[in-house]
Order: sequence, then C-alpha cells, then structure tokens
Amino acid sequence: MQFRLLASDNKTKARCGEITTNHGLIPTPAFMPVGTQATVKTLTPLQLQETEAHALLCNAYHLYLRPGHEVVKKLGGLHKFMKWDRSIITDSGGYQVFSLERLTKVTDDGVEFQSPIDGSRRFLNPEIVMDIQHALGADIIMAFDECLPYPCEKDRVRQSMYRTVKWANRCLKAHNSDDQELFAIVQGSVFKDIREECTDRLVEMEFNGYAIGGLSVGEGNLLMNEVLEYTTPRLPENKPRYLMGVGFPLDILDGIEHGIDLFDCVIPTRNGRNGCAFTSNGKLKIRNSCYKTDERPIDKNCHCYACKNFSRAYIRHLLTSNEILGLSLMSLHNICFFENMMKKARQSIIEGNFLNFKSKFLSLQ
Ligand SMILES: Nc1cc(CSc2ncc[nH]2)c2nc(N)[nH]c(=O)c2c1
Repeated sequence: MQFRLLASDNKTKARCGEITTNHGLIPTPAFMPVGTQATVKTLTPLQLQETEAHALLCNAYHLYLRPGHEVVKKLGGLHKFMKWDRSIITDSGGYQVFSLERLTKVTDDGVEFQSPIDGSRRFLNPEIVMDIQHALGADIIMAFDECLPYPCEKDRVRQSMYRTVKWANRCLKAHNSDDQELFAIVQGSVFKDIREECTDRLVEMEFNGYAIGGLSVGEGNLLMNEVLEYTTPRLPENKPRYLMGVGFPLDILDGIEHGIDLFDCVIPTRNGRNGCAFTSNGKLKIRNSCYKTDERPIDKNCHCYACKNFSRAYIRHLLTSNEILGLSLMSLHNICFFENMMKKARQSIIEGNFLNFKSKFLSLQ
C-alpha cells in the first residue's frame, strides 16, 4: 500500500492525499459506505460505483458467523464474492463482539461468546481474527481491539488499553500476507494519558496505518474533538489515519480538520432507509406529509440518479408504502451526498480554504 500526501491546509491539520491498494486509489479524506454483510444494503455494486465511493467497510465478525470466512475464501474472496472491484476494509469485530450482551467471557487470550445467529459457542482471539481477515481478502484489515462503552471507569479503560496493545502485537505477529495492510486501533476512551500511551506503543510497532477507535460511542462531538486534538498529532504523518464509525457531517468535517483521512458510518444508509435525507440545506424527513405533493427532487444541487429522476412526493410514496425502491433511492442519494461533501472538502484543502468550506457547508445544514 502507498499513501501519498497531495496537499496540507496551512490553517488546520487537514490534508488531502491518496491511498493506493491492490484495488485502486482511495482519494482522501474519504468516506466509506458500510457493507457489513458483503453488501451495502439495497444497492448493487454498479449503483455503489456511481456514488464515487472508492472503498467500503465489511465486517469480519458478521462474515465469520455467516456464511463463514472459508466459504468466502472458496468463492475467491470478498471482491469476487460481492462483485466490488475497488478497495475493501474489514473491521476486525472488536466493536461487534463487545456490544454483544450474550458475551460470556473476556480473557487475555480472547473472547468467548454465543453466536446471535445460531446460539453456537464461539471463540475469537487475535490469531483467529487475522485468519478470518486473511481468508476474506480485504485490502486493509484491522487489529482485534476491545472497544469499551462510554462512559467507562478509568482503571478499566487502562487495563483494556493494555489488552488492546497486546492483541495488536499478536495480530502483527500473525500477519503474514503481503497484499493486505494491517491497521492498529488506538483506544483509551476519553483519558489523555491513556490515549497517548496507547498511541505511542502502537506507533512503536510500525503498522501500515492507524485507526482511532472508541469514539462515536456516545461521548459527543466535544469530547471526540478533544481526543482527536491530542491523539492525531502523535500518529505518523506519512501513514493513513482512520476515524472509525464517524459520522454526521459535523463530526466528519471536524475529523478532517484534525488530520483524519478515512471515515466510515452507517448513518447515510441506515438513516436513509428510515426516511432521513441529507441535503445541501439540511436534513429532510421525507415521510413527512408536507412532501405529499412536493414535485422537487430531494436536493436540487444533487446530480444523483434519485435526484435526477424522482420527486420528493414519489420517494415519500414509496417509503410510506413500504416499497423497497424507496430504500435504495434514499441510500443512493445519501451516499452520493456524503461522497460529494468529501470531494468538495478535498478540493477546498487543495485550494487552501478548508475552513471557509467547512463553515459554509455546516451553516446550511
Ligand atoms: N465507533 C466505532 C465503530 C467501530 C466499527 S467501524 C465499522 N465496522 C463495520 C462497519 N463500520 C469500531 N470498530 C472497532 N474495531 N473498534 C472501535 O473502537 C470502533 C468504534
């Protein structure tokens, strides 16, 4: 993998670059749609390509449980299996397995839990998680981390951080494939000293890139920015930085300002399916009766297939009638909105006026 910096903003830590993987270029800062079960819900790969998304997020945990990583491997790996020929990142499952209430036990070796799919007893540890991600064949894979809920008591956060660092080291030792890049995940909740120690220990181990985890877990935008303020500068400039699970436009633009290169979030697709459309003038609850005869597109400034061909009235009709087409038109539009925001952000960094772009964009939200 290569990471090339193209421009840095002189008033903030924002930067614009390109990550090159075996499946092409990812212009950064980039937003990655989430395709947890090897599909971005309701969209075909062709539609997804039209959104100009250059990378997407799949989930090793979910694919391990169903259909099984060996099945995906047998079918030629994730890219072939889901017919997506651009870049794929798989999340290790650290977040999913820790949000499972039927979690039976966590030890230094790994995590034992009951599968929510068939109730079978399962065990994951760093070595197994690396086998799973190697089998799935994503271009960028994530270390197995422990993502704690927020808020969390400081001693528990410190102990968990040491475990996350040990697990990252075990992932590094188990990482034996040249055409997959391994990113570490920084934890430490909202405690400066713990975040800084975690960052320094992971940077010492030399990963291909670094994710900031444990955020977008309810801490709020203010605390997220505080953590980014003191964590990001300790990460190497010449490696990609990935802020996991983020987020709304405000959080993404804040992250870009702190020098983050990669983002992923279910918001555009999940909220889209629930009838929330993002537009250049704020969010629309398209199921609202006020759109019943509104013949305008969702967003007159958007050139996506949904905005070029359909009215708010029609999309509202589809959603209120539980028509599946409504779900895909909303998902398509929202992903295009997020990708378009990233494209304009990248352009503004190159032109040296990111802050103007950010304040103008957010003032209309
Ligand atoms: N907020 C948040 C979100 C995710 C999921 S990112 C994702 N996986 C699949 C889709 N998107 C996280 N994942 C890991 N491994 N660790 C984290 O701390 C963490 C934090």
